[in-house]
Amino acid sequence: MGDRTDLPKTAALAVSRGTITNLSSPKSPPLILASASPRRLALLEQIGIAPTAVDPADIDETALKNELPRDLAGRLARQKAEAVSARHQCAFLLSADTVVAVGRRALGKAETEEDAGKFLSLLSGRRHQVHTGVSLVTPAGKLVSRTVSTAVIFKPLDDAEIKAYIASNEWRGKAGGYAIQGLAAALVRKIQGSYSNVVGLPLFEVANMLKGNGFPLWTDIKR
Ligand SMILES: Cc1cn([C@H]2C[C@H](O)[C@@H](COP(=O)(O)OP(=O)(O)OP(=O)(O)O)O2)c(=O)[nH]c1=O
Repeated sequence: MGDRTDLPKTAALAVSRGTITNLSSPKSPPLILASASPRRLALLEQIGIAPTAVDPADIDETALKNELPRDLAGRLARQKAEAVSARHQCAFLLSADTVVAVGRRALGKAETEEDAGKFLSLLSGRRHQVHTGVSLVTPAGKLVSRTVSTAVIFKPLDDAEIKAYIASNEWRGKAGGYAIQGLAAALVRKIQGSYSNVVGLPLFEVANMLKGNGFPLWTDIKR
């Protein structure tokens, strides 16, 4: 947290207070964001949605034996939704989980310089997948989930590039040890699929899930 891959100051302040006003429309129903990720809050803000409250889930994110990375992202998003929805009634609730995968291997979040170095060496010059599971609970208690995958191709990285990126600290707490929304954009040769999905929330799909379940978007405001 606290690096320049985080979000605008207004939203960051809002998270620390725990409760923010819904800016999407005066008539919008309550929406809880079950995530501690400032990036997710900023992404929702980008499409005109400011959650009524931010209430992160605290769950064990360990993969099950033989669980594929894509399945892991879906399961964790669902578990986050289930854990937090028990505390909120009559509201929409959104949760997500982002997993970076090289083949069948999920890389997890980089917490140390050693993690970051290992992950970047693995990603160097290859194509990997970023899976984000998203779950939505409606005010009636219905749970809707989907998982979106984006392919990301890194340029081959030399030792100096890896060292310089580690010094930036932007990898801290990020799945796979990088943040595409920051300096790492200069290392990404190509992506196939949703960009926002890599940052932490596939906006097109999230908008469709919300709209399809009765949450009004900016496109629904009568002019
Ligand atoms: C690959 C990538 C990940 N990330 C971030 C998004 C997520 O915050 C994080 C993946 O961890 P998650 O477990 O998905 O999310 P989180 O722990 O930050 O928040 P919460 O569980 O409360 O929802 O990595 C980026 O910001 N940029 C990137 O390019």
